[in-house]
Amino acid sequence: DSMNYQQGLITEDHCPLTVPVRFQPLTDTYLVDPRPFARGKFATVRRCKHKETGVDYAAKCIRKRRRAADVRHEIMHEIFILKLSENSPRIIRLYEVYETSTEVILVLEMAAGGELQRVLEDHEEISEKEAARIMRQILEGVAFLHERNIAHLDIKPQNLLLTNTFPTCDIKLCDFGISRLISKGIELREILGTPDYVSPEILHYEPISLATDMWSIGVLAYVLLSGHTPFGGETKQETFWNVTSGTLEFPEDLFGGVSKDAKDFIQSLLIMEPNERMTAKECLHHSWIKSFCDKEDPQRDIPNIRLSTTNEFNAEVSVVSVEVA
Ligand SMILES: Cc1cnc(Nc2ccc(CC#N)cc2)nc1Nc1cc(C2CC2)[nH]n1
Repeated sequence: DSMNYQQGLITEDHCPLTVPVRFQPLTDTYLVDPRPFARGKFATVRRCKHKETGVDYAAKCIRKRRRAADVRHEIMHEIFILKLSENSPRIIRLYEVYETSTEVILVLEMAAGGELQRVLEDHEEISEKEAARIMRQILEGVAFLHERNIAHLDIKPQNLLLTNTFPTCDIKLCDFGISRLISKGIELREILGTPDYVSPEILHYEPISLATDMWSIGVLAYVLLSGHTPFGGETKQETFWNVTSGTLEFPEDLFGGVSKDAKDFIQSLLIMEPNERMTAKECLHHSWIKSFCDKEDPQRDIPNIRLSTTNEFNAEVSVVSVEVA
């Protein structure tokens, strides 16, 4: 197990298994939709409804064997990360775990609004206020993980789920399949992640750190505000070339109407040297995040309510009793 720990995987030794694994069929407790609504390389995700409560969940069915290798310890790692993150409202909740001879099934919180990726495809770009609100929620989730030395390593719009229809929704981070525990001095070097969002140190085969996530967040902010990826190329190889070239541009046709604050936020993250990038905590104090989000302060946001004197206020308020059927 120490080997796994070296690779940044959490094992039973480091996180007592407080998630009971059930061996009875999932269908005893849930009505499972036969058609998956999302597929990954090694997992399918099916909607399932609890027979007693009627609540919908997302059942992530992960195959235990990949190319004849037993990857159960990697699946247990994802379970431990989800368990460690159960107190963050910004991270998808894990409720139950089932196991069959071929699969481990994670019963996860259902985020009915689907992937942020869909919103970007449907809306092109979104307003700076919405982008900052989304970014703040993502940063709260990432700060929660980074406080625990957990790097997600696959932050991208496909792994950011909306709780209901955009824009009146909250956002949650999911998929800890390639996340790693970053422990001091352990140099993790693996090719991970998705081309457009992968950081230069990954491509230069240098140590992976929490700052690797901050690069992806910089790419995400660029995409939210322009509808385009900063390093996208015709081929995977070209994208990698652009990422390591260190050239970041804000084309006038894409960023003409974008605030200087927003561009500064992005430029403080898309820095080649990992240690020079803002941390998640620093991002939450950046003026671009603060400027939009302070205005959400209820006292300041509703100018048209006159602050009346008490008796005048009471005169205006009449209690309406509602018969609840
Ligand atoms: C409506 C919906 C539509 N599309 C996806 N896609 C998707 C994206 C990434 C991953 C990768 C993972 N994990 C799985 C599915 N998830 C949805 N709701 C979920 C999905 C979930 C849990 C995460 C599965 N809860 N609610």
